[in-house]
Amino acid sequence: MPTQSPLTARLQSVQRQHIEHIFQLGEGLEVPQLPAQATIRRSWLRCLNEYQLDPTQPRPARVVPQQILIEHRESVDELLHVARAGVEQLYQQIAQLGYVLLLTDHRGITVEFRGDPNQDQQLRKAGLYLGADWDERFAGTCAVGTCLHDRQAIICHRQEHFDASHISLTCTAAPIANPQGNVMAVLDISALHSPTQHESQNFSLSLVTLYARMIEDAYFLQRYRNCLMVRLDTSREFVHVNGRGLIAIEENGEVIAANAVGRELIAVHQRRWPPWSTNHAPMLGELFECEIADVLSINSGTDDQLRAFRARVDNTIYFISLLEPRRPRPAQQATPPTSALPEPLARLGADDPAMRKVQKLAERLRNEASVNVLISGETGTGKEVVARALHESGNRAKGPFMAVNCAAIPETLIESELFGYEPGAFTGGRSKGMRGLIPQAHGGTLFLDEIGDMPLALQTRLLRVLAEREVMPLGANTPVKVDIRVVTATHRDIEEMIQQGEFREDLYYRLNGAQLRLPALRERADKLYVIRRVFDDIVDERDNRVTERATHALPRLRADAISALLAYAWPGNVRQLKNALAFALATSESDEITVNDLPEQCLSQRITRQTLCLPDDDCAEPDNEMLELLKEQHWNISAVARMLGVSRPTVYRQMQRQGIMPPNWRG
Ligand SMILES: Nc1ncnc2c1ncn2[C@@H]1O[C@H](COP(=O)(O)OP(=O)(O)OP(=O)(O)O)[C@@H](O)[C@H]1O
Repeated sequence: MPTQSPLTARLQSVQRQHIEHIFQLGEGLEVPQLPAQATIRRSWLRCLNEYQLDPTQPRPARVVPQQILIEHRESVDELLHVARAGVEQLYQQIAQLGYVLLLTDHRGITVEFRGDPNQDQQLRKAGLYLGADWDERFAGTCAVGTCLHDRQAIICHRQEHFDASHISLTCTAAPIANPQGNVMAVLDISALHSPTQHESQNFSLSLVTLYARMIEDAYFLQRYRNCLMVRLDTSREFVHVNGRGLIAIEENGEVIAANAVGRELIAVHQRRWPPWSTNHAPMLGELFECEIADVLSINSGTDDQLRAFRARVDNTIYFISLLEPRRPRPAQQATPPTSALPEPLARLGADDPAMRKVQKLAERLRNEASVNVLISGETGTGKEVVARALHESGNRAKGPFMAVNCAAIPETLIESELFGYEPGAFTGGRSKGMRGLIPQAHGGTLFLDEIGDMPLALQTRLLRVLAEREVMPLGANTPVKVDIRVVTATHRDIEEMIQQGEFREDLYYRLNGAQLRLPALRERADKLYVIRRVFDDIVDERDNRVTERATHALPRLRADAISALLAYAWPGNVRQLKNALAFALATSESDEITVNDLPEQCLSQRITRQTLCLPDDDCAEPDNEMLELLKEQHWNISAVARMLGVSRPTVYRQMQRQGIMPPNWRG
């Protein structure tokens, strides 16, 4: 007979006692070990009597299938979109303490989840997972389910859970109500293990309640963004930063809606003055001793943009600030906010600090052709796009923009491609010779992409071109004068390459007259703008290809799709995003792109670069995956690059590193 470990034996004995306590409560017996919280006791009785759950039959966690999960997510897509920043911030605070975060819809299905990927198995088993069902009717007494039932924040600590398989968990949840006061979601933080004392979770309760309120208010602000709104607090200092009451009003002062604090204030008034019925929409002037004109002039008529008014019901002084309605944006949704930048630069981003820095510096450099610009950033972040914008916004815009990808040209050809050659300069060359790419850039911009891949010998020649502003084609006797602006790009650490003797230090300093560092897409604060921009670009490109434009309804990205796109980490940056959107547009059966149209990888949980090895990364294990993919795609490098969401040169580089040769290679 297999022997039990002492730990399993101990757990089973605790579970047996727990089940006994539930029956004791059911029979009306009072034993000291029963939970003190009345909410928990009531829930246990509901589980026994109403839901007929059998405490002797612990149930494994239920995770709903992907399709059902998508439907649940869709039903709360606006909330998911608004809640994202709050979820992220809260998780940052609790992750180190071993907690995970769940956001469920009003049916208890987990629609958003953050947890340590290293604990994936354990978390899934415990039901702390995306798609897990925490409805009290199924899971028994638990923080989410009981919070949904009682519509109030709750700690469900260890043996307060009904199901014996949950008794090592500690969970704390708070409801998120819609503007009508109905619970639409629950925010929960949970841990697999915790100290035994109930009080250890009091801080969790405060934190989760605070974030639930912030998400609720963010949702309220989003919902009524086109309305006038007053923000109120009893503290003058706090009203602008954290005014707790929010009341949306008409221009005449009629109340349209209010957040929890505002609703409570209105409810108190209604209790005091019974003639007020709930059918009667109160006026702001009935709640406070104020003229609506005084409220409407707060922003123009006061120095600190707030005014104090007395609440009629109890004479409390409230400080009130006024939020003007956000004007609906004109048709061009993707246009960035006011900016004095030239159009090509303004289009690069909307409101991201790192991108703003790039835009401002590019603005200053656009006509300074003598300053060589180096653009750095991960693969697919838009280095070529930025180089082109720099060119198009400057006084060379009418001249050529020659883009050369140093990684894509075979080493033996780089020299002749760049510098050109005279007739008969070498065997295999064209009989008339060839004008090199550098001379072709005369009067315009030469963009050298992947400069880190330039062979050392050619680096010396390039250095000479930069110094003397002339090139010597192969086989020629006289140099050709060139007037070029040089912009280079790299995703490699050139300083590291210098240390390794792979890149000339003097060339680096010459190329790096100014550096534009592009942020990764996952770090950008204007991700939504980039999504819309890229989407619009693809639609425009498609419509330019199709002649009868009028037959197309304008495609639209639905909120659930945007939500998923915002949540994904985009290791391949804007290029990968573009591929995902192009895929969705090409395969969608309607003009509304939903989350179902996106490539499956974008629906997976948020991934981090640490957990994902790009083919470009050194962490890539030498395996057959790349080879298999290449074979599957009949050695079509562009197709493989598209599938991986990386550039073609990246695929070439990776092939080189792994020693993969295409079958038709003749080198
Ligand atoms: N701001 C942007 N707006 C619209 N599309 C963009 C933007 N930035 C990048 N893209 C698109 O993303 C793709 C990748 O951009 P680009 O080639 O400039 O990236 P990169 O950083 O040079 O990539 P690599 O390092 O692989 O050379 C292109 O299809 C480009 O059109």
